[in-house]
Amino acid sequence: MVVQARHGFPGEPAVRVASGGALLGCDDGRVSTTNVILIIVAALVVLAVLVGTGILLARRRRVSLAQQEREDTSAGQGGYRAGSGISLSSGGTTTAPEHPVEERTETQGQPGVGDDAAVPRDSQRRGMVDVPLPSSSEVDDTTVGTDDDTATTTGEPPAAESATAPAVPEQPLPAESESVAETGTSSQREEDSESTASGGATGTVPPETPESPERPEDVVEGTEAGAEPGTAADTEVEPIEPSTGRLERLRGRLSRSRSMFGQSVLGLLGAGDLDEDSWEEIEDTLLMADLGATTASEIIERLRTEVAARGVRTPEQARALLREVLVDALATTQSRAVQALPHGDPADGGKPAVALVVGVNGTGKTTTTGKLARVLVADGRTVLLGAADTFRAAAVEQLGTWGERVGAEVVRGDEGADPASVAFESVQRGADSGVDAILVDTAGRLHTKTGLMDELGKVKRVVGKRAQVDEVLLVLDATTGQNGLAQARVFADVVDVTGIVLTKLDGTAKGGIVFQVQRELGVPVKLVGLGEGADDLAPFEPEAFVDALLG
Ligand SMILES: Nc1nc2c(ncn2[C@@H]2O[C@H](COP(=O)(O)OP(=O)(O)OP(=O)(O)O)[C@@H](O)[C@H]2O)c(=O)[nH]1
Repeated sequence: MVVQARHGFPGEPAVRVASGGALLGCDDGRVSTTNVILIIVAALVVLAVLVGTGILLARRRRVSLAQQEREDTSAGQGGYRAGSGISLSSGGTTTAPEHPVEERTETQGQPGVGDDAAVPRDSQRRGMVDVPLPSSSEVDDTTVGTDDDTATTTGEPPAAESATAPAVPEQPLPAESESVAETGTSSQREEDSESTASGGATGTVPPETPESPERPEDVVEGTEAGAEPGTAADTEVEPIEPSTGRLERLRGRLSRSRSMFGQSVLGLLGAGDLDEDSWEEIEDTLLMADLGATTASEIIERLRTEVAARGVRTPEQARALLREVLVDALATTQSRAVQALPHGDPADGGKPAVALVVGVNGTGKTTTTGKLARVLVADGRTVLLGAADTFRAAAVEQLGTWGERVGAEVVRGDEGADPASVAFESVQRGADSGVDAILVDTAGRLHTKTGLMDELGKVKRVVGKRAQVDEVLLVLDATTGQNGLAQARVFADVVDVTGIVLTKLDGTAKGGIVFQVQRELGVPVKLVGLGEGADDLAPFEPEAFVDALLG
């Protein structure tokens, strides 16, 4: 049936309404325009209700955070804060941590990124050329170098027999292998220097040092027979900031990493609706900060679960949760104390602590060795520095300057001398003079060069003949990101790294590497370098670190 509304209002057109028989609106069987409008309005209201219900249902699967102004909750926020000083301990009988192999993405000890993806098959293994080691009843000379497959091929005599021999083995190497050994050494070294991102080019002399002495008086010729140990007793030792509390002034050094975490991640997390896109964006930000895929996805997973479970609603709650999750991700059961305290009283027969400082070129090994010496001296300890970086003469001078500044004796060898020999002599000298700690700085070496890594393994083995190596600190440059992880894997395999020093965190937004290194290697980050200043070395404390990241 068709109903016609002919006259709603004067001049209005008639409206035809299809109906099942009932008349709408008017008694005369016509529908007025007013009624039509009312019907349309009613339909719109119903539609709006339906849309609203749909949106509510969709939101049930999201977490909504009210956007509020974040309060500036503490005066100290925004910088790295560490309440305590750098903690030190005796070595004891610690063993290198087990590598959590099952968590590693790569288990062959080789890097897996970029040009460093593998050691070329045709890369030459560098032969070792030893200088004679000082004879010592505690050293089993026949084993020095003989467990090194390359050393045996050089035909070098046992160290005991060669104590008075010239630095280069008398028995000539076959022409081919000799040239291989030589060119292999220099080309590897040159390549190392060139291919390291932040290498020696960044500077070789500690800042605040007017000039490096030509030859510091307190430097000892470690490999020269009859050399007298130098003393720095008459050198004026400059004041050293005590490690306790000095970290307060390092606040703000992590500003670049903070902008990544504090602004990007927290900004997203506290901004309101967290849909799939938001979570993806947070994960991308974590990846950009170098947390690594596995760690980043684990953190996202936990955040999602906890956000829902705890009913996180405000940015403050979101911040607290993020802090907790990040701190947990940095947790380790291992001690972060630097094992640089002596075993007993050295003046009463105790033995000095021995620490090796290793890493690729330019990461900050010499600087870290010097900074650590300052921490020890400030703690009232006596220190001897071993300049086993016999490749870079400037490094020896640099360490000599550090030693001079803290009144520490420095043992050095001639340029090109066997670093293992210098390291051994350092330990010998330190034990004889009864110092508390011996810090041995080694030459920078690319982890991809097997010959150089063999050499480092030998340094540790040779030192181990004379004393227990309490600490092997791997210095990683935080600005190198993922490559630092590749380095860490190889170094950990070769010398059983016991602690990580992450330097140059002041110049990068990629502080997330710290999460990965610990997770993949099971080696704790013990110290962080936050600047070029002599006292810009801080203990790594997860809570303070995360607080600084979150701002
Ligand atoms: N900004 C900043 N610079 C640092 C830090 N640690 C070291 N450096 C600088 O990094 C540069 C290289 O430091 P070195 O200590 O010479 O590095 P190295 O590892 O001993 O170098 P090689 O002996 O050539 O392998 C120097 O200019 C240092 O001042 C740090 O924590 N922050």
